[in-house]
Amino acid sequence: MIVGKSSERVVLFCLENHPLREKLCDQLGLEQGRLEFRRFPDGESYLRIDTPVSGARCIVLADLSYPDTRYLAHLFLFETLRELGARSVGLVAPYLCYMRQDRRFRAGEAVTSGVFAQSLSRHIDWLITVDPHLHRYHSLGEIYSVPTQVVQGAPALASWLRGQNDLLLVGPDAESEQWVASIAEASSHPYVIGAKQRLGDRRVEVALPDLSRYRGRTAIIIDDVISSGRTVGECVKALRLQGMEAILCAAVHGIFAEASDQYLLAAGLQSLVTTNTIPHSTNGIDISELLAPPIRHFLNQDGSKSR
Ligand SMILES: O=P(O)(O)OC[C@H]1O[C@H](OP(=O)(O)OP(=O)(O)O)[C@H](O)[C@@H]1O
Repeated sequence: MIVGKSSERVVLFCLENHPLREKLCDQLGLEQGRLEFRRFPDGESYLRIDTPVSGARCIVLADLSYPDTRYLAHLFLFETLRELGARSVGLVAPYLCYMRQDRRFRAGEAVTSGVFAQSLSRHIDWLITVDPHLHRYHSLGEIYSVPTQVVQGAPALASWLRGQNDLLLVGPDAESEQWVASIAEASSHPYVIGAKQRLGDRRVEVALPDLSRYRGRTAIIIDDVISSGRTVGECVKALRLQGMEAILCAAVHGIFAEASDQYLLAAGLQSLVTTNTIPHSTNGIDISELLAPPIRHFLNQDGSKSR
């Protein structure tokens, strides 16, 4: 075993198949936990843990996209591991949900990011995630009360882009500039940043600067998350208006709500690649090697918090 003391078992559990499960177990020498998970006809969860966990450190690898259908089942998993004697329960949530409603934009709104973080913090010992949507928060520590580590997806995107020729990186909005710039620098491609206005859940407007000097290049839109696909879709429209013909997109988290990947391909996007934070057919960039060091960090800390 690569992590922890040799006598300690470290067991990784996953409620559903996840492309990172085997990779993380192989890279870190973790034991794969067995469990039975299904839904009763009324949608309630049935869960049975089939691997002894008494005294073991447990890691849960969770896909938390569409959280309203998945979160409760994960709470049952965290608490059952604990009841069965797990020494600690850490969470690897490559995509961290409920990060976008980070303030009360209109009087009376629920600040769901804070409520969700408080709830999750009560059930886990530590949290690792990839590029959480930190816009108005500066760090996860503002809302999470357990130790957290954030992995940047940018190096994985940059190495995927390195070696490709005549690209122009396109960030949809000012918030994307910091990391689009770092990917551009690491992969030696030029970049531009658009100005985005969000008008509703499925309504955004994106304006791009003059691109005439980049004509002939392949534009690649870079974003942290694709949900309704409207942000990327509006970028595609703005690029086409300026005569850009080859248009691709690379994103860290592909949620693709309401089959928006199909909408984007129909809108003129030629290809779409995402990292494997959320299982999807577009997963073409593996981030397991970026997740392994922070997992090792928590396991080597010998830091099971007694709750
Ligand atoms: O696929 P979509 O439905 O368009 O959603 C994805 C977009 O939404 C997010 O930003 P958002 O507009 O929420 O900006 P924010 O940082 O102000 O929350 C995110 O950074 C993407 O650009």
